[in-house]
Amino acid sequence: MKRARIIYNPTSGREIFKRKLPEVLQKFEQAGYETSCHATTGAGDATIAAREACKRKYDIVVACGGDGTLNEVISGLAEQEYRPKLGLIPVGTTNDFARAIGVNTTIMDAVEVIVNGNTVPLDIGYVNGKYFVNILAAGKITELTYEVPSKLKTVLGQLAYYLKGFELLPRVKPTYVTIEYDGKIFEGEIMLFLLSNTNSVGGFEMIAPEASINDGQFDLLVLKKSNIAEIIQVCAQLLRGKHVHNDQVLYTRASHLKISSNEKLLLNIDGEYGGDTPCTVEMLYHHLEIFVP
Ligand SMILES: Nc1ncnc2c1ncn2[C@@H]1O[C@H](COP(=O)(O)OP(=O)(O)OP(=O)(O)O)[C@@H](O)[C@H]1O
Repeated sequence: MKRARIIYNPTSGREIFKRKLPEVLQKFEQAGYETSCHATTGAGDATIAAREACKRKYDIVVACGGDGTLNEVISGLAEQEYRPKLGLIPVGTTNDFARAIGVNTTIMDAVEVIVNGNTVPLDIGYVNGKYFVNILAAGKITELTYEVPSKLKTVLGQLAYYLKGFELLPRVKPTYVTIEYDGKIFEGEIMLFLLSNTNSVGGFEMIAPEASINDGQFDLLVLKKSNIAEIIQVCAQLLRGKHVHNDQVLYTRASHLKISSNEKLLLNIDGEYGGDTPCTVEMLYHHLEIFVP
């Protein structure tokens, strides 16, 4: 019998998963999976649980939570020689990655995708000893996301990020960076850089319109030094993917990068703080296998 391990964060999003758990288990059992669960207890626990699931040779590991939980799970899988297939049940606040692969659905629809059994390869990023599946970003604008308190996120969801962003925008200052990417170089003052493995970032689906989870490349987006009016113009263009033609924006693709800055920038790895610049980024091509519709 096939075996599935569900790793879920009981505090994710609006805390709705626990009530659905019996139904989820039943669905997996009906599909022929002997299924067990692990409820995470705090930061890093999903990584330990995923590593353990590799050692215990589960056929599939299901990450159930937001982008933070997914990141912890892939971090646990990534370094193991035997890596179970990865399923995703999105119950977080933003669920960017789930949206990118088309499983930003109800819990039961996400389970349906997994039991249907269709998988594709998944590239992941490796930066300064950490893994990412969706984005690596830095720049004073991205640092705003750390200021959204968890309580506010639970009550307001995604809206909390935007409200906080607008409140803090006038404080954002540019930073001088050097970005080496696949033998080329960019130097200059920037508001943010963003390396994306998917086309879904912060709830926007057109930020990196050409990104794909298994093409062996990240989409690199740099917002050069800009005033508030220019930032607002780029944001407006973001909704339609038109920002990639804006002179304030560098948009290209790369798989190996080195980024340094004249002052320390906080790295945002899949939506959470993950160390500081400088950083070296590598692409791990087709490293995992993920269930998709
Ligand atoms: N039992 C727990 N109590 C508190 N925090 C936890 C617990 N288990 C895991 N965590 C932490 O919560 C972090 C965020 O969780 P997660 O990403 O699942 O949900 P979210 O914050 O609601 O969604 P999103 O990341 O999409 O905004 C995880 O990275 C993890 O470190």
